[in-house]
Amino acid sequence: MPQAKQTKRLSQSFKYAFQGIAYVLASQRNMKIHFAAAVVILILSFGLDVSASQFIWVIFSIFFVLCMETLNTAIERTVDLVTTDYHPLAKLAKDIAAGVVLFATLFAVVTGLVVFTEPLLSIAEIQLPFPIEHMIIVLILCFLAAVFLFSIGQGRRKVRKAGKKDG
Ligand SMILES: Nc1ncnc2c1ncn2[C@@H]1O[C@H](COP(=O)(O)OP(=O)(O)OP(=O)(O)O)[C@@H](O)[C@H]1O
Repeated sequence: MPQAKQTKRLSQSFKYAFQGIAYVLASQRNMKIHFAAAVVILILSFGLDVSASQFIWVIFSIFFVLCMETLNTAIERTVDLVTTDYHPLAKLAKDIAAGVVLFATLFAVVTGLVVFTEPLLSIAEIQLPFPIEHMIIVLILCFLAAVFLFSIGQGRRKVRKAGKKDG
């Protein structure tokens, strides 16, 4: 393939990717929040004593959340292509896609806590009476427990509904 044609194809695919990202940013409130949070976190990283490896994790979590939100929107639009009417499977697909973003966001929050808590507290001359890792373990356990209890609640609701239908 001629070089000029190859370069044009490459620039076209960048253009389409930018169009996709611009659509997500323009249409999704959550993406705007993720963008704003990313800017604040990057500025914060500038002013605080953050090591190179910690910084890589911060960058990773920023892009992880942005990727998942973009993927979530692609799934939402694909579901809309299949049906815009109410359908339990459409609901399930969109809810699960939203769950992916929630997982990614939790990861980013945990990363932020690990990296920024100590430098921020040391500026304020505050010392935690417990290691930050303990707080994070409790936070993740609470999240897992909440998901577990919610899924039990959902299961019970389904059984009750099925019982009503049968009786
Ligand atoms: N076609 C559908 N059938 C059943 N439930 C749906 C459908 N579309 C959306 N929902 C429910 O509404 C929730 C919110 O959907 P949401 O508004 O985020 O999707 P959307 O309207 O397609 O996306 P956007 O935020 O871009 O407007 C979904 O998680 C799902 O529970």
